[in-house]
Amino acid sequence: MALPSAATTLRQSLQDPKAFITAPGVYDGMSARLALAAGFEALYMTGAGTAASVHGQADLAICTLNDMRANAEMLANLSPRTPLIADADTGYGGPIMVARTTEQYARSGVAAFHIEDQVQTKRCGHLSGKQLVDTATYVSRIRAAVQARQRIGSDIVVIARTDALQSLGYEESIARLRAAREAGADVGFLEGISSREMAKKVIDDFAGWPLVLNMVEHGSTPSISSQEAQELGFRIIIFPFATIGPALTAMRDGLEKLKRDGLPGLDKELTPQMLFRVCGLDESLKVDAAAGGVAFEGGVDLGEK
Ligand SMILES: C[C@](O)(C(=O)O)[C@H](CC(=O)O)C(=O)O
Repeated sequence: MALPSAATTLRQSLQDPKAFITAPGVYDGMSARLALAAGFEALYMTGAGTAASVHGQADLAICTLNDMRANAEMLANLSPRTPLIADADTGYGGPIMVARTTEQYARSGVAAFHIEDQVQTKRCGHLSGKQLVDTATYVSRIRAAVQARQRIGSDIVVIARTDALQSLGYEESIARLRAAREAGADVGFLEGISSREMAKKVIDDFAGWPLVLNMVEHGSTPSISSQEAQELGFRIIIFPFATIGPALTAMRDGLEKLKRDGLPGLDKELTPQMLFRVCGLDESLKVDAAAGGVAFEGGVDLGEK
């Protein structure tokens, strides 16, 4: 019997009120490999991290559907049974494009994705000056996603995000999320929750509807741990900068050291083999041997120097 897809697994766990999903942000293959090795049972593809790592650009609507789909497909398929929750920004156009986004994400193995109510020229939710589309346009995005997933018979989970808090306030944001829920969204996402009181209130206001907490440290939201988010009643927590944050500072420090000393001076454990083992070296060698390949019979480890 075929195993359930990651989307089906995620959808089922959302039906169990005791299940809680912690998804560290990943942005490239190595960060995803490390998150899987650390034992996380779900991953989050950060759009900000994708823009930064794929294009060296800020989170300003620079990534296209093709950029995002390609990254999501690679990430989702490193461990196809592990749900990948992926950023889908505004859905990349009107209802027709949102439907294409939904279909392409579903066929790429993505388990869940979020669509928001910013204008196409969006920005990171933790920057000021965000502009919004009206509620009818937002709801048509959500409806397009829900109808597309139903048309192709996919369990992909549709997460409705609103960025309305910053300019329109709490009540209007809640009204937008209610409208998205009525349009069939599976999960709600109030971007930029600005206090613990607000976190508690949104849980009360949507009792029974799963909500995601976006934990961007040093952004608009106070630091709330995974345990605390679960106690508050959230069902999913994402940490968009969990890997790109440490990567940035470690790379910067390493480069400063190289510039200063003329040698990277890496930790002893950091051999080429170690790097490749993080990225599936041993599994690849098994695939080769199982098919009768002989190229790697002797392994790839160098002798003692
Ligand atoms: C969640 C988010 O969409 C992301 O791209 O990871 C960003 C995170 C960030 O840039 O702070 C967002 O919150 O808009």
